[in-house]
Amino acid sequence: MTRIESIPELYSVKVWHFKAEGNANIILTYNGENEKFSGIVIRLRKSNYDENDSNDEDNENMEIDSTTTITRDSKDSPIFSCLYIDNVVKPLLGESIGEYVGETILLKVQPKFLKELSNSIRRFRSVKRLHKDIDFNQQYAILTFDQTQFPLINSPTLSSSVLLPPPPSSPARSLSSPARSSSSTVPSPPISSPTLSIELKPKWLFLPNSPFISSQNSIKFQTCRFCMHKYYKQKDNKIDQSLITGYCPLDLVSFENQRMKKSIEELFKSPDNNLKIFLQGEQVPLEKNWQQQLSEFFEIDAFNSPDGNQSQNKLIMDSIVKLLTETILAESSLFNHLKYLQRTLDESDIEGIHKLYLNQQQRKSNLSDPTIEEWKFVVENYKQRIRNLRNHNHHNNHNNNNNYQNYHHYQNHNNYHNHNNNQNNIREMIGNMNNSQIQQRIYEFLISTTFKDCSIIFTFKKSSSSQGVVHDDNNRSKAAKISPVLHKPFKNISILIPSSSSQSHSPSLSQLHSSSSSRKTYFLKDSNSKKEFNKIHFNYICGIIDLDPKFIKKILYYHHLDLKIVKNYLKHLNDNRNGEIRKYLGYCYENGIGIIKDEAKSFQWFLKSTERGNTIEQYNLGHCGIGTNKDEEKTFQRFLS
Ligand SMILES: O=P(O)(O)O[C@@H]1[C@@H](OP(=O)(O)O)[C@H](OP(=O)(O)O)[C@H](O)[C@H](OP(=O)(O)O)[C@H]1OP(=O)(O)O
Ligand SMILES: Nc1ncnc2c1ncn2[C@@H]1O[C@H](COP(=O)(O)OP(=O)(O)OP(=O)(O)O)[C@@H](O)[C@H]1O
Repeated sequence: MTRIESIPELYSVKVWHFKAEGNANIILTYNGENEKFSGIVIRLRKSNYDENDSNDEDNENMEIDSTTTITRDSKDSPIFSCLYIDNVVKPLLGESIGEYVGETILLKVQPKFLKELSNSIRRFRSVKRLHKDIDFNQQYAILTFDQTQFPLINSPTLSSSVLLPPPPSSPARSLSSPARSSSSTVPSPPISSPTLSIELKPKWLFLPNSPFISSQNSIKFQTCRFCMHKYYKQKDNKIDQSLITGYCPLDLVSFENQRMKKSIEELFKSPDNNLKIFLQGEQVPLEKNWQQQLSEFFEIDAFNSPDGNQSQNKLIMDSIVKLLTETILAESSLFNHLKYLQRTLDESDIEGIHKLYLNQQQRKSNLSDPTIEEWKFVVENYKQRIRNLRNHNHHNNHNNNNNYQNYHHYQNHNNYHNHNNNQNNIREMIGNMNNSQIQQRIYEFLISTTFKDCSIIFTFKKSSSSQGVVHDDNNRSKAAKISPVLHKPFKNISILIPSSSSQSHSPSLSQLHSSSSSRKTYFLKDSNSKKEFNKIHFNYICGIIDLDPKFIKKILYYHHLDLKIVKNYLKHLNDNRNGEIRKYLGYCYENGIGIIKDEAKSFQWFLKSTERGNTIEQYNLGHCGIGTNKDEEKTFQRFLS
């Protein structure tokens, strides 16, 4: 439950320091002297949102829950965001992943304070974001933990930290102060060791398979939304073709080492808004030689060679890629869960949602953004549908009628999907759905949009030993929950990093040594080169941010954007006259997408596609498209061999 508070100490612009911003919110970090606020950020809603919304209710110091009356106009507000997170997002994430979402307090704010803040941070903001200012009419801002700072062992909950006076000997929750001692056997991070945070906005983690997707847009079955969108962004912003990122979200969640590595490397080459790194909570601009700032973190010394920087940069880059790959593997349940939610909440695709939306308009049905109570109902219906689907799959029962009776608001899943993709069937299917079934689909889609836009922050700190690290068969550190008394449990991970010293001299086995508290030097037994490796142990925490609700008013925009993205991508394929369009045609013939299945023609197109091509295209297709589905890949390989 989120509390609403007035905290006079926080109404001074001097205590706030600009941290970062997105399209809808600005984030400032507490920089004042009161230790009980250290490690806290304030999240301020930007303008363009219901400017006239005003609610003069005096609800200071009250508890809000889902029964609190929220006027319709105030749904796009911090107060509604908090309720949405508590009642929609967390129940869907489940208990263990829900812990990654920060606790919040609503701080009552006045326009004067917000205007002063706006002036004080203006010079730190990126020019491309300046067209939107803080919304001075918002009555609340959100206080939450800074996910780029490492919590101390037994650190208090947000409310007890902010609302209660600090205990007499309580240390600050700051990076330079000693950690609170713990009764746990787990080693705490060394006090002076730096903190590295990596923020990922992975975007869409799945390929759709909705029956509503029309044949002319069937490229969507094959190429992920992100990979098509980047070409549309390029067109819009006139970005040089070479800046188009090779990052593909499907690679990131493939959990195949090489694909993950490639996608992370690509993210670092052109991070756009999908990657940020922070050192000691300060964002590191990913400009030339940014790696140098991380040499201390990875304990990689400078080289005594003419290309010292370059070799060091490469080693640091390799280390960060390794650290991130291992952490994502350790957190595969988080990524798989996000992917599952995105996909199952968006089974209709925006093409279907748009049709359902138009249907509601035709029926003159009152389609409005749900209240919190209505959102809770949507979540329950979704969960029931998934449970039914699982039972259905479990019993392998193909009798649709058995499922039918369990569904409050839908056609059952199979019925929904087995229809041929033609307009008549789709019209009939929609015609058979009642308003609440249709609205359920639309609302689920909106929830999926929240999960497609959220970000994940990993914050790492070196640990003093490998105690508490669990190794699995692959010698990978397993996430281990440390102590139930920790407000924010941290986990452990270790990586082997080629030692910088091994570049300058030939190691011998006798040189095995322990060179610092957090690393040990190893020689890999199976290594031909007898390369020297440092094993560095890290503690890390994981946070999920930006889980705001999305609104009905955006559906037309989403549909419009989707059409533009696909059209632009198909045009791009055509214009480039590379192998990809031919491969795509081969894929269409092979699978009967938009055309009658024809294996001979499919073969011809696949063959033609190998005549010429361009690397980026081949990369995208190989990873995001045909290569994504193992069966399809096999077929494709058969054709080529
Ligand atoms: O629609 P998309 O996929 O472009 O996502 C938008 C994001 O663009 P991106 O593609 O990540 O650069 C966009 O991010 P940027 O402003 O581009 O950094 C926002 O996150 C936007 O959400 P909201 O309007 O702030 O609630 C996002 O809009 P929603 O789709 O989440 O409503
Ligand atoms: N709790 C937090 N701790 C640390 N940094 C944060 C936190 N919340 C947000 N940030 C930083 O501020 C940035 C913007 O925040 P947020 O994603 O909430 O804004 P937004 O406007 O909703 O984003 P978007 O444009 O994706 O919709 C984040 O990308 C992150 O770098």
